[in-house]
Amino acid sequence: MGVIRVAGLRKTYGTVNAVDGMAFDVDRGEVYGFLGPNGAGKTTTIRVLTGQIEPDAGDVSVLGTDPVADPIETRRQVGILPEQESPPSFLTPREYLAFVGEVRGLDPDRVAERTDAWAERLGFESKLDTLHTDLSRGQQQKVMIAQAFVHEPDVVFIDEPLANLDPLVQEQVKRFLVSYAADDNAVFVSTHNIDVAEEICTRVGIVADGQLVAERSLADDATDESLLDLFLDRVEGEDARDTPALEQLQT
Ligand SMILES: Nc1ncnc2c1ncn2[C@@H]1O[C@H](COP(=O)(O)OP(=O)(O)OP(=O)(O)O)[C@@H](O)[C@H]1O
Repeated sequence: MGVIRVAGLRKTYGTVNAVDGMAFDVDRGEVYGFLGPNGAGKTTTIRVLTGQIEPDAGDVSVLGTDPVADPIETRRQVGILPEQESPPSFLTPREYLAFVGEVRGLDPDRVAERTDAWAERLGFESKLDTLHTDLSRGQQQKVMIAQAFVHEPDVVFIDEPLANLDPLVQEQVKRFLVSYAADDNAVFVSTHNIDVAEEICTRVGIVADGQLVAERSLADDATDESLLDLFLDRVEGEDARDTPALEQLQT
């Protein structure tokens, strides 16, 4: 049974159908990629699944909890790395991760251990006691990655995981995400980057106009059709190669 389940999900903002009949399931052991152009409805779907907004219709469940009925329990159970979010400017990474651990009900000594382990893994040990406001964008992104995993959640939602990271750290984070999912967890990644999706995902859902328009398992080489070709076929039609949506996917 899927640890993330979505059926008939709809969400409108005024006259905009941001999510319009979205449906998919994600199992343990998967890095599931949510791939689509700007405005396709990816962030809105994640916000519903993480108990941040209420949908207009649909059934959703995360680790057996309904995020609409019980958003607090959902947020306690999952890890979230929102798009373009920064850690609080007035705290240091050590203070922030201690705070996150406390909110998640973790033992402070355990959080301190994990903080050191994450700082070492991502290379911000020397910045643990520096205010976030004095960190670079990439260093802040590393702290945001650490906060999503500090309570070792079974399901993690990540919007553009590699934003602002240097190539070396990108490789480390990609490898970590793959190994984290393989450890019987589920990693849900929203991205524009088709190469990253192809590299780390076990399965990819292509999103357009608020719907899942195609799904592809990448765990085996069952097909020769590339993800890019699938995207072009399902989302953009035959004249797609010059479209803005394709440019977004390639950036
Ligand atoms: N709070 C809001 N109020 C009004 N419209 C919104 C709001 N949030 C999103 N939308 C609209 O809903 C649609 C889907 O947006 P969403 O952010 O879910 O897309 P996305 O796939 O995450 O895009 P991107 O890749 O650019 O982050 C867009 O047309 C967007 O303008």
